[in-house]
Amino acid sequence: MKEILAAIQSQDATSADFANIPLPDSYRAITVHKDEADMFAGVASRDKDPRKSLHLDEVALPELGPGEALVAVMASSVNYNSVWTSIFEPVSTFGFLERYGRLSELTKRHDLPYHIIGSDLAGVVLRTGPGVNAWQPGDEVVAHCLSVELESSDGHNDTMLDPEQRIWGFETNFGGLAEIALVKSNQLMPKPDHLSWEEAASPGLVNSTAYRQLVSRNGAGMKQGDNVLIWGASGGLGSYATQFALAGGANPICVVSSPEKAEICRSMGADAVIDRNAEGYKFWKNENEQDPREWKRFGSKIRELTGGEDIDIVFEHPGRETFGASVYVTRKGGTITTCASTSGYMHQYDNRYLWMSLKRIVGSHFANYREAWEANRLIAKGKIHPTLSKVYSLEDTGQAAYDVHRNLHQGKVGVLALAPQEGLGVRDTEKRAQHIDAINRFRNI
Ligand SMILES: C/C=C/C(=O)SCCNC(=O)CCNC(=O)[C@H](O)C(C)(C)COP(=O)(O)OP(=O)(O)OC[C@H]1O[C@@H](n2cnc3c(N)ncnc32)[C@H](O)[C@@H]1OP(=O)(O)O
Ligand SMILES: NC(=O)C1=CN([C@@H]2O[C@H](COP(=O)(O)OP(=O)(O)OC[C@H]3O[C@@H](n4cnc5c(N)ncnc54)[C@H](OP(=O)(O)O)[C@@H]3O)[C@@H](O)[C@H]2O)C=CC1
Repeated sequence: MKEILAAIQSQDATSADFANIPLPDSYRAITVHKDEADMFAGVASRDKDPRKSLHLDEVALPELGPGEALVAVMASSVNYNSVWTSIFEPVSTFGFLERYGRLSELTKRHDLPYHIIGSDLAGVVLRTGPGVNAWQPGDEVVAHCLSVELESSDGHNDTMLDPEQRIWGFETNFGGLAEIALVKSNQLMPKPDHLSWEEAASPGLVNSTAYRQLVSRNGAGMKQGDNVLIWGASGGLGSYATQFALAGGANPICVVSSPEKAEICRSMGADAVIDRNAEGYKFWKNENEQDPREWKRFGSKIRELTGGEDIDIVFEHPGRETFGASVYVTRKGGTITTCASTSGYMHQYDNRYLWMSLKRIVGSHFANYREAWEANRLIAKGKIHPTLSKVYSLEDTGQAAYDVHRNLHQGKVGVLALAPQEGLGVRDTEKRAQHIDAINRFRNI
């Protein structure tokens, strides 16, 4: 591993040099263990502690198959899907690995008693499998997390519709929170050259998801002037949705839960910000019943901020807690686009407000190959920026996931894998200098 790191840091190692470095038999990786899947039985979701379930293990290097690549991971990031894996909710991810393992001889490799998690990476290609021509050992890359087989025509127009669509490092093994990762080569994209390893590793999953959900015609198809209600606007998804709204000439109405988070949204350029804590909204009267008067109070606040206009697009992900309010505050003909249900997946809303006002609910999930590529291109061009706030070592991934689970973080939380320190990997210092304030906006707050 030392030789790999030395070659990456030397910057003059050739593709042939990388191809000649012997690969180790094993490497360090963040895992959950199959025999611990019931460890939190009876514990409330909030109290399930990722620090107890996430392990740093020495794991065997997987065999490299056709169309695949082994990547030396310099940095990764924590996504909420790793929080779900670590608390074994809503289902244990070992069920996904078992199902994938039944697909073919090659996918059997994924069905192991441990799950190497993580759905983002920035690093360097070490080896490519048969049939890979576009990428070479030594290429500096990021990887998106869409894994598809593409054997069915269902996914040929939109790769997210492939019946064997999986999220790498969540529904497959050998993820990015590790020193080495196994990906399909078509997950690879060029690393934005003005960013450090940990900055480049942080947008991938959430940036691509926000792009499809908000901008793409497969999602809400946002246009100039749209009023976009963004829940968790300084969080992982929300910090990118806010940037897309601003860059696309829309009008973000940012919802956050503290004055510090409100300030971050303002510093990104958003004028309309709602602190849901300060306003004290209680959309639910009790466990079964919502309070439409609170939806109305929320809608009145939005009208106050927009000069009387209602919401064209709601960027939804909190789910049960907010969904009724989201449907209510959407204008006639507007769209509620949802990609998650952090607070609970059994939603309740008043359907009269949906059908009588011709609103639409659009389900969205990650991004297809092309959308992921376009989202990464916007990062590379310095039009959208990483929202990295804090960086942990691989050893401290449990704490990093705990922070995200308990909503103690801002933007994105990074993890160093092979990178010995922060700030390495920047290749275009001039472009970086142009965007340095935006790149650092979320740091250390
Ligand atoms: C990029 C980052 C993303 C995120 O962070 S997203 C947040 C994290 N992700 C999650 O929380 C999602 C976790 N996943 C799940 O909870 C489950 O994964 C799903 C609920 C999504 C799916 O449940 P399941 O049981 O795995 O799949 P089924 O499709 O319901 O299949 C079960 C059986 O039911 C059959 N079935 C499916 N649809 C129908 C139908 N319409 N009519 C009759 N049967 C149906 C199937 O075939 C199969 O059957 P057979 O067990 O025999 O194979
Ligand atoms: N389907 C897909 O492709 C994807 C789905 N996801 C899912 O989306 C969800 C959010 O992910 P991500 O943005 O990375 O997570 P983060 O935790 O980084 O951000 C979510 C933000 O939502 C806000 N929030 C949390 N709970 C509530 C609530 N009950 N009511 C209102 N606001 C709330 C918080 O902001 P504040 O406290 O400031 O209001 C929080 O910062 C997760 O469930 C994740 O699994 C994520 C990426 C892709």
